[in-house]
Amino acid sequence: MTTTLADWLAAQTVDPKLASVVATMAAASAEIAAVLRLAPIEGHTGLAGHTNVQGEAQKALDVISNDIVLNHIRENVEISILVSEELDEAVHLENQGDFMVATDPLDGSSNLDVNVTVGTIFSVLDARKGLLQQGKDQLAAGYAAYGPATSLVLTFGASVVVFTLDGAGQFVLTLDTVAVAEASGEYAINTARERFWDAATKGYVAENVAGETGSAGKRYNMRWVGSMVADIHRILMRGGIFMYPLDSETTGKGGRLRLLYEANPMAMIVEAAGGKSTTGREGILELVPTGIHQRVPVILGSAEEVARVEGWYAKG
Ligand SMILES: O=P(O)(O)OC[C@H]1O[C@](O)(COP(=O)(O)O)[C@@H](O)[C@@H]1O
Ligand SMILES: [Mg+2]
Ligand SMILES: [Mg+2]
Repeated sequence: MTTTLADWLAAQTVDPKLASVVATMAAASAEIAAVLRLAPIEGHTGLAGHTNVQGEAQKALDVISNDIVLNHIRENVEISILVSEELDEAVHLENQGDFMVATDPLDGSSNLDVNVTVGTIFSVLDARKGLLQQGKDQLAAGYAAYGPATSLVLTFGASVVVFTLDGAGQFVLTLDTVAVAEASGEYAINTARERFWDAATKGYVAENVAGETGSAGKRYNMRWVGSMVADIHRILMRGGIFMYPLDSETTGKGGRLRLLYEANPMAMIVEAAGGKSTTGREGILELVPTGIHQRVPVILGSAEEVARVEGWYAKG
């Protein structure tokens, strides 16, 4: 018997209003998946012609995905605030609802032109507590990965589940307990940035490269998709570690990835699945945000690997 997202949400012991916010983000993701599938035929490719608040060139599909999310959110009276990578300011909706959504509507958009997996990431918070909340206060988090199949990964904090989009546009439960492997021999980092790395990152990666001939004592493999969603999905399915640490080039900005709609939701998901997350020096979910587009260092995945990186940071 198949379990649809609607069936599953109805069976959860969570506030039905919160469940409806998650259902709204799932519906937006299904629509984005449909647009992405036909984008090269419909001509939705290339740049939108403007930059977002972070100075990044927006792709046409970044803007389209953001509009799809905004339209769905406007339809749900439970949501009163939207924070998006693609919007300079938080949007305060006319709705009086108790929930806020923070989203990266299209993650990994530089991969669009080469037909490689991209995604939508979202975090759900209590709107009454303000815009700048710690990740540990998230009420739910999820992402959609638009790959060979469209996967929807969700957590309310206790466990992580995976749905797959079927031909009729419905999400069907395909994995009801995700557990991040405690140990792994796979790591993900952009090694082209090596000359900017700090001593901890250099030390950890050098051990991995040395494999069974070095102090790690086992062989490692490296994978870097360049879409955080795709890299994290691989780690949820078969273990590993994802790193976008602070380096000498990103220090002034605080890091590369954004706290509210990339680091926090992914950290909540990875931790709910038994993994760990850190900046190297503190837990991501403990950080107190200072701005809605704040950037932070991100290290998360299999507990043993994250602990090894923390060990390197503790040395200096
Ligand atoms: O281009 P780099 O430095 O490898 O960075 C890749 C990272 O940047 C991102 O693409 C940032 O996300 P956006 O595409 O939403 O801006 C992540 O998905 C990915 O992990
Ligand atoms: Mg992103
Ligand atoms: Mg994005």
